[in-house]
Amino acid sequence: MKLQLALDRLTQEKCFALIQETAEVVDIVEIGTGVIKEYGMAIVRDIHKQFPDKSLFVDMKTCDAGRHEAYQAFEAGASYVTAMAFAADQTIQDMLLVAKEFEGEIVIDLLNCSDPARVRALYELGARHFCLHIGKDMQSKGDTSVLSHIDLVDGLDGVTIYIAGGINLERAHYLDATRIDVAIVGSGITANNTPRIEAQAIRSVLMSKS
Ligand SMILES: O=C(CO)[C@H](O)[C@H](O)COP(=O)(O)O
Repeated sequence: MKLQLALDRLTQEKCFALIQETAEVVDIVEIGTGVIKEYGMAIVRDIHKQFPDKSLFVDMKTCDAGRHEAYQAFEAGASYVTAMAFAADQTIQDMLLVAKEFEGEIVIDLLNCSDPARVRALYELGARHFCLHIGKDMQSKGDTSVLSHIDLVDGLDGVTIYIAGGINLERAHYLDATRIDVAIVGSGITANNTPRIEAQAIRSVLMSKS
């Protein structure tokens, strides 16, 4: 199972410092939606320039203007770009076409999606990367159910499954490596006083399962 570092609600300086510190330990670096809203595609370009060997997951959370937003992110250096599951089929199809052009991937964010039929429909459109996700606001209400959302992607062949929302060292132990391919960890690393050591510890747990 891969480890993805999510950089959310952080300054540019802090983002660069965290990547510098954890680059050797994490497989994918996520540039979070709030960071993108603050700094735009410039920060994606700058991170790509400084860390050209790191795969970048650009959390656009696109729900419309799919072609335009996918181009923005892939041209800036993204390997992965997110789209919301509730977006129109046309938006998803447009994004998948752009991803093909750049040899990148569109990751469907399943935030607030509880309908396996919608997930199956997205699969039929060509989506192969899906992210099970409990957002910050529901986490703050005590929702820790993300591990049980795996049913949403039951029966889909050849997919890559990500999990996000409150994953930390403790919860990493409960991830099912036969179903989940990428563990996304934000504050579980970024809010830790020793982020590299914490990332290393989480990575060890994930490696022991893979
Ligand atoms: O996409 C996100 C927020 O929308 C976060 O990247 C994701 O939830 C991981 O952060 P954390 O581990 O702090 O919950």
